[in-house]
Amino acid sequence: MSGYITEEIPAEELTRQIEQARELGDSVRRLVTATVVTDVGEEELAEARAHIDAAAEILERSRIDSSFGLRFNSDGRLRNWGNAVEGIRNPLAPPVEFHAEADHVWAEFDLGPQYEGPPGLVHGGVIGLILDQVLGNAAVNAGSPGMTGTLTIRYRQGTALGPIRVEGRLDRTEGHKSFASGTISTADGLCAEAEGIFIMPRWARGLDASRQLGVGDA
Ligand SMILES: CCCCC/C=C\C/C=C\C/C=C\C/C=C\CCCC(=O)SCCNC(=O)CCNC(=O)[C@H](O)C(C)(C)COP(=O)(O)OP(=O)(O)OC[C@H]1O[C@@H](n2cnc3c(N)ncnc32)[C@H](O)[C@@H]1OP(=O)(O)O
Repeated sequence: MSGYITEEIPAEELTRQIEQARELGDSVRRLVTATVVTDVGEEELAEARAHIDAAAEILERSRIDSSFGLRFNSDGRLRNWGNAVEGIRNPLAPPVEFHAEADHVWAEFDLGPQYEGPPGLVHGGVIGLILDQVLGNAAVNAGSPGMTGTLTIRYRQGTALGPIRVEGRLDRTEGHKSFASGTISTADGLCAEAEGIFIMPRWARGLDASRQLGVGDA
């Protein structure tokens, strides 16, 4: 399967690259938020656009031919910088930094105005995006990773934009299937809960995926 790439980068260089990737992602995330909420006039909008287009031209001078993929270093560090939830270099990602405990994974982070659905509330699809990742990571953390086969979400109340907490755990496994569940909550309490079935695809069976995937890597 393409997109799973083993790539040797010396530890020190990798640390530097991680820092740069995060800085670039953070700058563009700031820009994305500013783009949604800016209230400047026409002239400033034109000025900003010229700078943004100039920056895009610099970045486009050299690019990889595909998406970023999942890159493994021989020191065990994993890079998923393009991931829509965790990718530090992906400005669409908050990015969520997951913490792995013995029996669950969790994260706390902010969702800004770019994730709005109903006014003031997080878009339901974004809730699904995040729950998919947290449940999938719970399965990875428990050593039973898989592709999402089924994801069921109950939206209990609107999720206010701002700080949220997500949690996920693996409940059980059955053959190639991992059953996981999780929640999203805010200061208002439980907002959404999900159950998911994650399936080790045929092409990956026999590979030691659990040793190659990690929760909380760069
Ligand atoms: C270096 C190697 C690494 C390998 C890693 C491999 C996988 C891990 C991948 C990612 C994990 C990483 C991070 C996790 C974090 C986030 C999670 C987000 C993940 C995603 O964002 S992922 C994108 C959305 N996702 C898809 O794009 C899936 C498209 N789809 C398929 O790729 C296939 O459709 C697949 C693989 C689902 C099944 O295909 P298949 O051929 O492998 O499975 P098969 O037919 O053998 O069924 C085996 C048993 O699962 C049952 N079953 C089948 N399909 C089911 C379903 N949909 N729901 C419930 N149960 C189902 C059967 O009924 C049977 O059950 P039983 O054993 O009891 O008979």
